[in-house]
Amino acid sequence: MPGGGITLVGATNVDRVEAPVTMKAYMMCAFAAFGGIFFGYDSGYISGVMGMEYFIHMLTGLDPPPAGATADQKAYFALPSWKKSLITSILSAGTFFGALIAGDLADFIGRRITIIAGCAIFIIGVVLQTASSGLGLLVAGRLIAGFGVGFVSAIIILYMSEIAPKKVRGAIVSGYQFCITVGLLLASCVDYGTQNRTDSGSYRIPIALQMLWAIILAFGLFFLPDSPRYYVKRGKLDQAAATLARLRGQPVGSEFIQQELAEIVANHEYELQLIPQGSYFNSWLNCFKGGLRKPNSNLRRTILGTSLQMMQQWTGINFIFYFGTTFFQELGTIPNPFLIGLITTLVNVCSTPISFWAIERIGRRPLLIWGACGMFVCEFIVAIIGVTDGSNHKAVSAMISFICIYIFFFATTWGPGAWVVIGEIFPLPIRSRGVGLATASNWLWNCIIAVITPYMVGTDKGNLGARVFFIWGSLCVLCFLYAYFLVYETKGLTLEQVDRMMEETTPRTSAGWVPTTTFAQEMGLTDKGTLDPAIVEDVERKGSVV
Ligand SMILES: OC[C@H]1O[C@](O)(CO)[C@@H](O)[C@@H]1O
Repeated sequence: MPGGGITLVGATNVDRVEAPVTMKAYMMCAFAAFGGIFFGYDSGYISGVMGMEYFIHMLTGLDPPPAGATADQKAYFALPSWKKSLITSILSAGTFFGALIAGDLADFIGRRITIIAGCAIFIIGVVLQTASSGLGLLVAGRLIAGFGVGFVSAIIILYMSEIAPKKVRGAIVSGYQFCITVGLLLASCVDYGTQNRTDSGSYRIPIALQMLWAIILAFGLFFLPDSPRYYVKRGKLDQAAATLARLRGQPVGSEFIQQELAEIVANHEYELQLIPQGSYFNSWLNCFKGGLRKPNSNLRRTILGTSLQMMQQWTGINFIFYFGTTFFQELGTIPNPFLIGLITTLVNVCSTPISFWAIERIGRRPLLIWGACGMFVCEFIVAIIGVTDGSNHKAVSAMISFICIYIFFFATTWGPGAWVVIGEIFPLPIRSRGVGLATASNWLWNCIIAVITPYMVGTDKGNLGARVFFIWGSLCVLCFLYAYFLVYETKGLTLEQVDRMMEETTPRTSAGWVPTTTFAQEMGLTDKGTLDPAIVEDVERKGSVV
């Protein structure tokens, strides 16, 4: 019988009642979002460090220009492009591979322990970077730290999507994006605070501080349960029941817990029937099976997840966060380009929480569709102003205003939306790898954009200047079409119902979909039942409930 050892259950009831979300349960699910700080801080601090005098001197042997130096002398005192590119992109290389293998580990040792392992690897990388006084150790440290960030960034999405109650899952996963934005802000503030130091503390302090985020996350996770879906995958139903009970703040024998668990088990069994796991290699191949014609095939979902994350980067957001300051410096009319950098980062932080509400009330699909529209309109306006009147002070102020509105649209829609959707669209047998692949795609495109945009935009290179916003705007038009034609509405459904919904609808009809039957019913299971009383008793005896 499906679920070995469990007597199934009202999985089954399409209208089963969800456990009420207690504050404690909410906090437990939301805590992991803290890991987003790694992502943001790591992406953010390095550009400031690469402009610091002590750091440039250390890696080039050049002496800082004297007071009153000419513009040429100042420009000469900088890291060569290849070093900048290597230092920046090596982290993404590590994160890319980290995210790819993290999924496997998460199925094997659990979601929680994989994140804790990611924190430990990250700390090793940070220690090496902090101790470095040359390029070799610094690059090695960033590669290792990146590997750890890859683990953390992929598995946190998986973990949060799997433990959160369906009603608040979107809001909780959006909390991860919020923490990314806070990380970016913290990085700017710390860089700002240490930039004028004339000793190695200027770069060592921002680098070493990151250990704090890893320690807090790893420490907190020690006290949290793993994902019940992980235990179901491993066939450990007693532990699945116990963790679900803790997460929902309900007794293990309650109907809430029994029914929710039964739904997870039934769905897992159903998915395994479709595509059995087989050997290790075969189980990886499962992510690409099912062909392109079947709307909910694993291949289609893998393409959807990876391309959604690619599109999130194609919106051009990191052009603003990585190169915004230099872009405004080159326009020449802004007295304090660093301040503009700070303003854009603040708009990002302050706008993202709106998505906590919007993603549950308005839904994922409309948010992505309208967010893309808002972004392309703003980007075309910025491009037009920049091309026609880019040297006029008022025009530049208008450009900055539209860039801030663009960031508002990103932060409330595509920023969190892409993470929420990738956590929801994969069936359990391939979920960890699917989320890992999608996260790796985000990092890959993050890296590609970081490497190529300076060549496209710079005055000595492609010289696109403000015209680059025509490119970002056009890519946002693609994002709009993509969301309209390919993204399903997953709001308010359990992860198991998402599976069913993708089988029965198309993206455009998905919003009105209501579950009428469940996998468990189809598998001939009754719609009323209970957990094996022996399991309930055992779990209660161990005292691991609530
Ligand atoms: O908030 C902006 C940040 O969000 C991300 O797109 C990740 O979701 C990062 O690549 C970017 O720096």
